[in-house]
Amino acid sequence: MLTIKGLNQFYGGSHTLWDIDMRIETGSRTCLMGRNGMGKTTLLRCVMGLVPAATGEISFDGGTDLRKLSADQRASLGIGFVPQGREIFSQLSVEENLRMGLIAKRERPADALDRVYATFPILKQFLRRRGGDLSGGQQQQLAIGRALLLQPKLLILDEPCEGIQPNIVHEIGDLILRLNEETGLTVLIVEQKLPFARRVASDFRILDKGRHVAQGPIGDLSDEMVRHHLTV
Ligand SMILES: Nc1ncnc2c1ncn2[C@@H]1O[C@H](COP(=O)(O)OP(=O)(O)OP(=O)(O)O)[C@@H](O)[C@H]1O
Repeated sequence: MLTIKGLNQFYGGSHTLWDIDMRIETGSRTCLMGRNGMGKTTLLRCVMGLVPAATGEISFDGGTDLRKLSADQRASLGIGFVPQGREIFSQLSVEENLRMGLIAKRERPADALDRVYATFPILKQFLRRRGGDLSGGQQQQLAIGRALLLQPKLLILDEPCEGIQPNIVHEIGDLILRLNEETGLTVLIVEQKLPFARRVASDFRILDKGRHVAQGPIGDLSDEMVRHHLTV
């Protein structure tokens, strides 16, 4: 689904990602792991075209070279992105926030919106409420709903469980499992919580100091890897 080869990224003179080679398999639920500051968000932002990569290739869904495309074109191609911190518009209503996700969509908005309301009934209930007045969990559902509007083939989520109550974290996990099972959606998720990763992910990838150091099926994530690369 997604193949990254030889990717390097710099913030000014600071070399952040080093020679990243990584494949995300179609239909997988892959958890990108690593301690704080290891480059997980930066890698996702390179994939989305939100920060430039200095070198390397990023190919999507049978070979389209993403690096030639703008961030909007990457989204239209079938990559949904739920950024860290959710980035919803706090002054806009739930409905307006969702409609922002529909710009450039050819399908009738009502159809796309109805699908999202079926997945997240709470959003339909709170259509007129301002985004900023929603709870953290509701905002996260809004951010995921907005990303799902374009019916992506790949959904990328950056720490969706940060600052959210445990019952909603569980619901988000259930949602990822359900979407993956029912629609075959490929999911790439940055998540630091090990129990969540073990429950929801099928595969893991680990970044350590900007390098891709370990990968495999989630069942192969050993205590030694956790101790070496993940525990603080
Ligand atoms: N806009 C930026 N300008 C300069 N340096 C940055 C910028 N964003 C991130 N960095 C630095 O790049 C490195 C990787 O950060 P990144 O946010 O990608 O890591 P992360 O693994 O996602 O961490 P976290 O779990 O804390 O979000 C860190 O050293 C960080 O301080």
